[in-house]
Amino acid sequence: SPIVYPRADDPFVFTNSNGLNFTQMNASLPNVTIFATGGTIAGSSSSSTATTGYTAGAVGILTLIDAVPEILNISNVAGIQISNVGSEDVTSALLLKMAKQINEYVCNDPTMAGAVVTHGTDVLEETAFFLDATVNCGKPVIIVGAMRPSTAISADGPFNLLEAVTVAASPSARDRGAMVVMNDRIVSAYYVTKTNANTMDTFKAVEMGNLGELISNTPYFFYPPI
Ligand SMILES: NC(=O)C[C@H](N)C(=O)O
Repeated sequence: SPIVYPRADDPFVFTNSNGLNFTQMNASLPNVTIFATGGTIAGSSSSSTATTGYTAGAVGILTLIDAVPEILNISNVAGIQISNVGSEDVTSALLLKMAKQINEYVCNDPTMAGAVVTHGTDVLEETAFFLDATVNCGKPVIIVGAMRPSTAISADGPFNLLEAVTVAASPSARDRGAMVVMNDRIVSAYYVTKTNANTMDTFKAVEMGNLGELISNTPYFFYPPI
């Protein structure tokens, strides 16, 4: 069964048939599950200007979700904490766990629209490629990270997470395989690569281009699904 972190002060309002807890269940919104693995998006530093030397994977899934209440206007979200590590510590066992749980809790659940995986960026493209190959349904699987830790000024994680959930909940994102959503760009997991170790504008499909982009948190795809 999934590891679902309970919150002591604010009880979940809905538990689905797989045991996933939701902080809201608005029947007119789609449902998305966020699988948190760690990385800089969950990173923490004692300095608000530090974008290196911080601790990756320090903040839990509920803190990430709580930082972006706008998510709940887009989707009902459940959170599963797969791990909380820097992506250099993502193992084959963790990859298999992600793929199995996405197949079980998202693909096999007709009430679930899509999946978001929060991940460190160093091996994000490898995990995205793996999930593209091993998740067996047309529902969007969105891999997202951040280049600045959650404690930094202008941390990119919260907006990236909002955009990732928005794409995961979007019918126009179906049947496109896994995708990386960061910095307003929607990039195919098959072609994406990290092009810069430090800047926020780093995930690109250099030869193939982006599948789409987000403007004011609305996804626009350049091409129909193949
Ligand atoms: N930006 C990041 O997430 C880098 C971090 N070292 C990681 O891959 O977990």
